[in-house]
Amino acid sequence: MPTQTTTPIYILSGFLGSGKTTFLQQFVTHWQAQGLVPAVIMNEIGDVNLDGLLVQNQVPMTEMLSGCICCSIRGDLSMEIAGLIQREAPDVIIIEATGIANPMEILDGVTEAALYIKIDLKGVITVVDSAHLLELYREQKGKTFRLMQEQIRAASCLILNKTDRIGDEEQKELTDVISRWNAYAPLLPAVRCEVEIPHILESLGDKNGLAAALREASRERESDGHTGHHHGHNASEHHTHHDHVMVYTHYLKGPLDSGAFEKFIANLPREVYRAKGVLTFSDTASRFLFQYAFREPDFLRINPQGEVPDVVVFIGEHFSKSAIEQGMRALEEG
Ligand SMILES: Nc1nc2c(ncn2[C@@H]2O[C@H](COP(=O)(O)OP(=O)(O)OP(=O)(O)O)[C@@H](O)[C@H]2O)c(=O)[nH]1
Repeated sequence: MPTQTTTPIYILSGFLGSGKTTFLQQFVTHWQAQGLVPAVIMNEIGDVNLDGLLVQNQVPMTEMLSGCICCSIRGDLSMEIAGLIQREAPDVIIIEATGIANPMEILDGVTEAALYIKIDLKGVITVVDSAHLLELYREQKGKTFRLMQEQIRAASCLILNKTDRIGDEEQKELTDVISRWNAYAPLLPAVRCEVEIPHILESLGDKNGLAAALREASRERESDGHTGHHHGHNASEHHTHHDHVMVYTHYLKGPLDSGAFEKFIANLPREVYRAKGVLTFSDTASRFLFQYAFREPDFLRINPQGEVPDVVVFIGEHFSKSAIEQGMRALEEG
C-alpha cells in the first residue's frame, strides 16, 4: 500500500534559469531507466507552466503556479505532496522550486508533510549558473546575490553548471568561493547539467549534506528567535525576500517575425533576467520554446500536445512592464 512505503523526496533549487529543468529531465530519465516511477512537483511564479512542456507526458506532475512555494503558497506544498503520493504512489518525488525560492522555507514545507505522510527527504540539489554567479560575486551586492548564496548554503549537493560560459581560472575561483560558503556539499562542474547521477545519489546517501542543510536551517531559526515561519518582522534580516521580483505575461495575438523578436530580446533591459515562452514565427514553419537566461537566448523546436497558447513570460526586478508590453505590441503589428 502506498501509505506503508516511504517516498524519497529530492528538492531541486537554483536561481532562475540556472538549469534546474535541464537537470530534472536527466533525473527523471535516470529513475525511469530503472523501472521506477518518478513524480514531479513544479512551481512557477508565472501563471503558465512552460517547463512542464520539457518533461515527458507519462510523468505524474503537479503544478503550483502563480506563487513561490517558499512563501505565498508554501502551506499548499505539504498537501500537494500528500495528494501526489495518494493518487500516483510514485517511487520518488522531485520538487522543482521556482528560481527565487529560499530552500530553507521549502525544507519547512516538506517537513510539515512528514508529520502525516511517510516521506524521506533525501536532500537539496542546487544548480548554480557559473557565469551569473561570477558576475554577481564580483559586484558583491544585491538581493539576487544573497539569494544565490542562500541556495548554495542550503545544498546537500551542488552542480556548478554552465562552465562553458566561464574560463578555467574563473571556474577555480568560483569553486573556492562556493566551498567557503558550503564546505559539506560536493560540487560537480557541468555543462547542461551533465553529471554522473549515481555520484549525486551517493553523495546524498551519506546524509552529510542534508545534515549541513538542516544545521543551517536550525541556526537561522535560532537567530530568527522563532521556529517555523520566517515572516516575522526580523526575518528579513536573515532571509532574502523577493517581493521585488516582477512577472509580466504577454499572450500573443499571432506569429512574430523571428529576426525582429531576436533583436527585441537582445535589447531587453538588464533588469529582465529571465524570460521564456512558446512562439510561432511568421518566417519559419515550426513552433518554438523560447528561453532567455542571464542574457543568453535559446530556441528549441517543439510540437506541444494539446492547447498551448503563444505566450512569453518576462521575469525580473523593477522593470517597466508597459515598456515590454509596448515592444511586444509593436512586434505583433509587424
Ligand atoms: N550555455 C549554457 N546554457 C545552458 C546550460 N544548461 C542549461 N542552459 C540553458 O539555460 C536556459 C535555462 O535552463 P533551465 O533548465 O530551463 O533553467 P531553470 O533553472 O529550470 O529555469 P527556471 O525554471 O526559470 O528557474 C535554457 O535555455 C538552457 O538551454 C549550460 O551548461 N550552458
